[in-house]
Amino acid sequence: MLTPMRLNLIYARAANGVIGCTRDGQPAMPWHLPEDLAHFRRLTHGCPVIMGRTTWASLPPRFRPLPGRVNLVLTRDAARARALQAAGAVPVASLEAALEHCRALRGADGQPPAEVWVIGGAQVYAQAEPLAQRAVVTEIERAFDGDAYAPVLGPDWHETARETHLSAEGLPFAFVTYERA
Ligand SMILES: Nc1nc(N)c2c(n1)CN(C(=O)COc1ccccc1N1CCC(C(=O)O)CC1)C2
Repeated sequence: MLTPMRLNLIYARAANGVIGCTRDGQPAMPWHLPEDLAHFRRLTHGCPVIMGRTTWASLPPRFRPLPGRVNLVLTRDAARARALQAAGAVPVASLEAALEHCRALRGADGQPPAEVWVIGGAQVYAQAEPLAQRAVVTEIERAFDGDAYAPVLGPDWHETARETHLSAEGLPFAFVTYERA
C-alpha cells in the first residue's frame, strides 16, 4: 500500500506576520535565529523542497542547492530553467508540475517521498496553502519590519503541536504545527 505524499508548508513568521525583508536589494530574513535553521534542515533533509525563484536566489550560495534534498524551483522562463538546471535545481513550470515530479521520485526504498515541503516565498505559500495538509510554523514572538508576509491559515486549520523556546540571543519563539484533515 503506497503511503500518500503529504504536502507541507514550512516557514518562520514574526508576530506581525512578516516572513522576509529586502536587504541590499536581496530577499533576506529579518532575524538571526540559528535554532530555526537547524529545525528547518532537520525537517526537510531527505525530502523534496519546492520554492520560488527569489527564495532560490536568497539561499546563501553554499546552500544552493540545499544539500540532501531535491530542489524544485518554480519558473516559466526557459533561459532561467536552463540556468537552474546547471546550478543543480529541478526547474518546474507550476506547483502542479512540481507535485507530479515529486510523485515520480523514488527513494532508496523504492517509494515516492512521504513528505514534500514548500519552503517559500510568500506567493508560493499562498498558492500551496489550499493544497497542503500541514504547516510547520516557527512563530517568533516579536514584530519585525519586512515586505513579505505569511499565508493566512483559514479556520479549517488547527494547531496540533507547540514547543516554546527562547533563542540563545533572547528571542522568544515557538515551533508550531498546524494540520487540516
Ligand atoms: N522555518 C523555516 N522555514 C523556511 N522555509 C526557511 C527557514 N526556516 C530558513 N530558510 C532560509 O531560506 C534561510 O536559510 C538560511 C539563511 C541564512 C543562512 C543559512 C540559511 N540556511 C541554513 C540551513 C540550510 C539547510 O537547510 O541546509 C538552508 C539555508 C527557509
